[in-house]
Amino acid sequence: MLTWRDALDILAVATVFYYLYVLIAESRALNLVRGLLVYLLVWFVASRMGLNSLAWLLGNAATLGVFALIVVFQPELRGALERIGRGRLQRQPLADAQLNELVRAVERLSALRYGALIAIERHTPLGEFAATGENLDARLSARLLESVFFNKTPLHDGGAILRGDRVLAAGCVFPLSEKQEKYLGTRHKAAIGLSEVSDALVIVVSEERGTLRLADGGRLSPPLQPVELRERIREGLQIATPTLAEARFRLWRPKEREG
Ligand SMILES: Nc1ncnc2c1ncn2[C@@H]1O[C@H](COP(=O)(O)OP(=O)(O)OP(=O)(O)O)[C@@H](O)[C@H]1O
Repeated sequence: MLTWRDALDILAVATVFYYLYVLIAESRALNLVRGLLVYLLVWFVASRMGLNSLAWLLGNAATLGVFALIVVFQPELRGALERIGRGRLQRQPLADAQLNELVRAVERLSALRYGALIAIERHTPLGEFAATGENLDARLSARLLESVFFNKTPLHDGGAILRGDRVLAAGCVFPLSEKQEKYLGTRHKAAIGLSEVSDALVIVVSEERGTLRLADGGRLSPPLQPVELRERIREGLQIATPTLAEARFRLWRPKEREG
């Protein structure tokens, strides 16, 4: 018979699993867990089919692997444990109106020759990179992004991270790509670098040339016009194209949107 102790036990185990999920989902470790599940599946199938050598190899590698993982992911484990108790951040997907705000901001930054680096999170959580900067968690707006990258503010150095319709953090350090691209400095290398280790779309505004480029999957686009940039992001995030009526409505009321 189910006693109150059993119920408490089940609840406690469920809570532990929930926080374990939060801990994993907030970092890049999610991809690793998927890989581990495939590993365990192959191991299980190999043992069941009597493939003794393969099962022996995988079994022994797993013992070593557990220790290696703890060492390699030690900073992430620490960061994730610190986040326990704060709960998950609420996020709404980036809608067309916010995409316009984003493009308007980078257009102005490029005209003013202010360098900028903006990562748009997709499936790979960017929490660990956000932790290297200043936590903002503010509603995305053109003026906020322009303020962040205005070159007299302490936050303009480094990259900003967008999660859904919010600016999660600014002043973040992104990993630098090892690629030897001619004429590209560290801002562009950081954009490529982050897109190599995650599926984020990373916008770079060049301070020197005022160009707009987008890094995706480890590749940097050629300089783009704001309209092209908007379309690429819209495709990348699968944002529905506004209907003609919606687009006209926006064109008629630009002042109101700025407020
Ligand atoms: N690892 C990094 N993560 C985030 N931002 C970085 C990183 N490295 C450099 N940056 C940003 O790039 C700036 C330096 O840009 P730098 O001029 O070297 O690059 P660039 O690619 O030539 O860009 P630009 O065309 O804007 O001059 C730094 O001040 C900083 O804001």
